[in-house]
Amino acid sequence: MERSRVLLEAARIIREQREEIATLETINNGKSIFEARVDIDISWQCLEYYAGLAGSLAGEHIQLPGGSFGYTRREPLGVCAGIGAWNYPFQVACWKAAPALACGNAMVFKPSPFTPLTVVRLAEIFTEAGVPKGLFNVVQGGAATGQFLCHHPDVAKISFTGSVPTGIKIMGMAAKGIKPVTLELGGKSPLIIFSDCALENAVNGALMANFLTQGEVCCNGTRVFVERKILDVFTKEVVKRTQKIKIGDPLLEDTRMGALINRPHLDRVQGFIKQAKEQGAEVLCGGDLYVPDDPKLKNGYYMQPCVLGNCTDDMTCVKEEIFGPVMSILPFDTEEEVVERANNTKFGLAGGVFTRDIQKAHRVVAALKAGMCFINNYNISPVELPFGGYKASGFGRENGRAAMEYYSQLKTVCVEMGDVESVF
Ligand SMILES: NC(=O)C1=CN([C@@H]2O[C@H](COP(=O)(O)OP(=O)(O)OC[C@H]3O[C@@H](n4cnc5c(N)ncnc54)[C@H](O)[C@@H]3O)[C@@H](O)[C@H]2O)C=CC1
Ligand SMILES: C[N+](C)(C)CCCC(=O)O
Repeated sequence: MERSRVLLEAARIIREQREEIATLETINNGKSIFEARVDIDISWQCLEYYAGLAGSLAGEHIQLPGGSFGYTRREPLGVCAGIGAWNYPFQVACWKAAPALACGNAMVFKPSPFTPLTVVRLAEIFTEAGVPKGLFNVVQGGAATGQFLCHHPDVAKISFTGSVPTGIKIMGMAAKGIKPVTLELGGKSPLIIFSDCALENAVNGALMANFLTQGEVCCNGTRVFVERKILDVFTKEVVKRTQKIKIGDPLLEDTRMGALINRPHLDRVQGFIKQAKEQGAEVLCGGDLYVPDDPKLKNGYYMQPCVLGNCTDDMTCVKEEIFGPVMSILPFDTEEEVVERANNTKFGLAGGVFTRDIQKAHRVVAALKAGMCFINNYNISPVELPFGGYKASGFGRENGRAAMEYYSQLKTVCVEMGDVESVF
């Protein structure tokens, strides 16, 4: 309950400073202030949720013959290292810190060097809220600092959010020290739109699935499978809505898409679009750089959100994670076919389905090989629900009760109430 009170106080301070932290996050990452506010709300909700769970940590009591019994204790792991990506800097830190601290661990968190700012604010807030000195620490740096943390003998667990290639390295380093890892890696998630969907919701869902945070979202539903019967009407509507997305200064109230993280990443995303065209995809809208009128923004890393038509499953834009505002539309004819194609990927982070047929909805998500599935919505993040991947998208879960498992270990105590019956 003491941990709970401290986490609740930290959540209260975050709520109180919402506007200031959201502004800092916008400067940190380039996402719109409108979205940054949502991120900050999800962050304090996460702290409140684990504050609620902190007091519920408990083991089991198990009866054994002759009055003997056993019990289990849920104990902390020790010092946990958190390594974050740059797309949701404050939120990722909260998703890791809240369950770690609720379970009684310490945490050393390393943000991405591209977004060093807001997690420092989080550390200050924790201190202000009463987290003991040294319990939550931030170290800045890149790959070398991350490696140092992973190899450090005093680090008991590593929770990593980032790319698959780095995830492989993290797991290798953890293996050397037999340390448990949580890996939240990339994705190329399917979003399946059946012709019996509520069209406006499906269009909104496709935009939510592709264009939050300039498309730099791991669980994005970037392979949008559309039943052929509604392909034209759906595509027309999606393109119309995509063209209306207000791009520009992320600190302006009405902006809905800010700047990508940096120049090399922008170039990489542009490279995917160029390659898509060469492979026969059709740019239905966007894809070009965007130069705002405001002269002070003319060197910003802006681009127009892009919808690709005429896509096939073998194209690079359909197979690889782009991590930018690029949606690929793929027609399909039958449920069986679309499930097979949806699962035909090395990733397994998320998936979504839009249909009014409830049996079909549940049948399809049951068949999807992905950790986080949505029915008739996409990319919302209630902290009560566990989040994490299948296959190359990683393992372990963040959020929900499940995360408590990943920040604690179970001790079993066996208690003898009789005499020792020795075999010797
Ligand atoms: N599943 C999920 O929850 C999420 C996954 N991602 C994935 O992250 C990627 C984009 O993020 P990036 O920051 O570019 O990923 P990244 O893998 O390059 O870096 C992630 C973090 O790892 C650190 N790092 C890099 N090399 C390291 C090493 N050898 N040892 C230890 N630490 C190291 C970086 O400094 C950074 O803090 C995308 O692939 C995306 O899908 C991003 C956000 C959420
Ligand atoms: C908040 N949400 C669901 C849009 C994305 C969370 C996962 C990530 O860090 O990319």
